[in-house]
Amino acid sequence: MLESPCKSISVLNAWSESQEELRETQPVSPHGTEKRVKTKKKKRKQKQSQKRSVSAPQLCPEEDYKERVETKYRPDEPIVRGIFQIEKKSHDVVLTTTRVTWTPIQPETPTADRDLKKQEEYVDLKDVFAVKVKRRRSAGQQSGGTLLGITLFQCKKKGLKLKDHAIHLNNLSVDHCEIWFKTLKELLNGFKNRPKSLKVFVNPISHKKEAYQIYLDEVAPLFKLADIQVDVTITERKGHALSILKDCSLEDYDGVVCVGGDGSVSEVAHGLLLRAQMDAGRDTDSIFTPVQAALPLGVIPAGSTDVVACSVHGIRRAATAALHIIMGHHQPVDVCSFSCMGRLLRFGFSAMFGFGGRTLALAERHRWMPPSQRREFALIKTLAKLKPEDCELSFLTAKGAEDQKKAELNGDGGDICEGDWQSRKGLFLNISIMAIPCLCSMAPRGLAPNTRLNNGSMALISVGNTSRSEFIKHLKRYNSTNNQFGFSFIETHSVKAVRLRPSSQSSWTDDVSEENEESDSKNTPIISSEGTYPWNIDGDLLDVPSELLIRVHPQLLTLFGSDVEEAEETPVKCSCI
Ligand SMILES: Nc1ncnc2c1ncn2[C@@H]1O[C@H](COP(=O)(O)OP(=O)(O)OP(=O)(O)O)[C@@H](O)[C@H]1O
Repeated sequence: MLESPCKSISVLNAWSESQEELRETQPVSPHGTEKRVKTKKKKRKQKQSQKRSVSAPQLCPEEDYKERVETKYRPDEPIVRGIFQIEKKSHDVVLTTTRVTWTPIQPETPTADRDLKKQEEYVDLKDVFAVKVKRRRSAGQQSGGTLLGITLFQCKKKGLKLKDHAIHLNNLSVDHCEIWFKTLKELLNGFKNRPKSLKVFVNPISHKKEAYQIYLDEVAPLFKLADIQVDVTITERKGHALSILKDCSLEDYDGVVCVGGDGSVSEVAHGLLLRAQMDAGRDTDSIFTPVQAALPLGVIPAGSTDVVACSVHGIRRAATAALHIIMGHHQPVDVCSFSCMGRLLRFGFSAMFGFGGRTLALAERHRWMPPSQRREFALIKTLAKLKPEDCELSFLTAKGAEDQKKAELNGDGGDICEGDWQSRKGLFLNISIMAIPCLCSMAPRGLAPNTRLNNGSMALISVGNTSRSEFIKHLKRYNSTNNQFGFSFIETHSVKAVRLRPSSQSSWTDDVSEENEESDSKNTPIISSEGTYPWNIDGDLLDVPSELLIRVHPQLLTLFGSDVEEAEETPVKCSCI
C-alpha cells in the first residue's frame, strides 16, 4: 500500500506551500506596547535558538534522510527521531513507516524504563490523514509567522463515528520540523486509496435545503485539510448530475461525492454506472452483463432518510462520511439493474412496488407541501385507501442461481431458463427488492436486514393481502427489535433476479384521477400517463409501463465507507402510525 517515498517529488516542495500551514492567530499588539513586545520577541528569539540546539533531529541528520528517501524504508526501523513538546511536556518522538511513537523525557531512575513503557503513546500512520506546519500569525497576517512545530491530523473512531483529532508536535527548529514534515508527507502520500481529487455534486433542494451549508461547514474544511482538490457542481435540476457524468472526463478524479438524499445518491450512482457501460461499449438496450464503475462514490448524508449513507456508515453524520472518503475506506456494494422490455431503465439499490410506490407517487404530487408534512400526508392517505396490487411475481432464488452456476460449470446449463424461477400470482400490498440492508433511523436493523452490502443477492420481501390493522402492525415492527417479517402474509427470499408483472391497471389510474379531482391542478401535475405503474426506486419515482426485471450485480460499485451491522441511532417513531 505504501509507495516508495522517493517517487513523491512534489512533497519536497510542499514545505513552503501556504496550504500546508496551520495558523495559530495571535491578536495584533496595541501600539503603546510595541517596545515591550520587541524585548519580549528578543528574549523569545534567544530561547528559540537555545531550544533549537537542544532538539535538533538526533539520529537522522539531513544527509542521512536524503540517502534514505532514495532507498526503501525498512518496516519498523526509526526513520526520524527527535524531541518535541507535546501537551507542554518534552517527548522523545520516533517515526517509523507505520507509526509515530512518543515517550515523555524524564530523569533517570532505577524503574525509569518500565515507567516509560507505560507512558508511551503512538498514532498509526494509517489513521493519520494530514500533516501541517504550525505557525503563530497575528490577525490579518497572510504569510510568514513564527514556526511552532507540526500538527498531525488523526482520524479517530468512536463506535461508528469518525472524528478528526489534532496532535501538536511543538518544536521551534525550522530544520527539524522540515525533515519531519517532508518525511511524514511522503509516507502519507503512499496510501494509494486516499483520493487527491474529487468531483462533488450537491443537491441544494435535498430535505431542508441544507445540503450546501452542510458541505461548506462539515465537509469542505476536512477536504481542505487533507489537500483534496474539489470540483463542485450544485445541481440545478433533476438529471443534471447524470448528464455531467455521461460526458465529463473522469480521469481527472479519484472519486465522486454526492451531498444529498437517497434520490441524489441513486442518480449519481446510476450516472457512474451508465458511464462505465458506455465506455465499455455495452448495449444497454439488451440484457447485458454490466462492468464496474470506474470511480468510488462518497455519500454525504443531507436527505430525509439517507438509507444508503446509513447502510455504509451506520450513522447519519456528514463528518464521518467525509472522513471515510479522505481515509480511502472502500466498500464494494451490490447494485440492482432495472430493465423493462429488454431495455435498461436505471441502476439503483432498492425498489418498492405497491404501497411504497403509491405513497411516493402521492407525495410527489404534493411537492408544494413541506417535506415531512408531504410524507406524512401521503402515508396516511395511502394507508386510508390501502389497496392490494394484482400481479405476477417471479424470482430466481440465490440457491437456484447457485445450482444454475454449478450446472453451467458441469456443462449442463445455459441461459437462465423459466424452470429455475419460482412464481406467485395474486394480490400483494407491497413488494420490496433490496440489494443493501437499507438502514435508517426508522428501521435501525434495516428495511432488509436479511441482506448485506455485498453478499451477491437481494432481499425480496412480499407482503400479501391482509387487513389494514395487520399491515400497520407489520410496518410498526420495523422500528422495534421484533421480527417485522413474522406474519403469515409475508414471504422473504434471498434472490438474484425478480420479474414483476402487474395486472391491476385500473386500480392505479382510478386513484390518480380521484386524487387530481381533489387537488389544485396548478400545483399538482398529473404524474403517470395511463397504463404505467409507480415504482419507488431509492426514493425516486419511476413510472414503468409494464413488467420490470430486476437483477442483482455483485460488487458493481465501490462506496467510501465500511460494512456495518446496524444503524447507531435512536429509533425514530413515525408519528403518523
Ligand atoms: N436543483 C434541483 N432542483 C430539483 N430537483 C433536483 C435538483 N437537484 C437534484 N434534484 C433531484 O432531487 C431529487 C431528490 O433529491 P434527494 O433525494 O437528494 O432529496 P430528498 O428527497 O429530500 O431526500 P431523501 O431521498 O433522503 O428523502 C433527486 O432525484 C435529484 O435528482
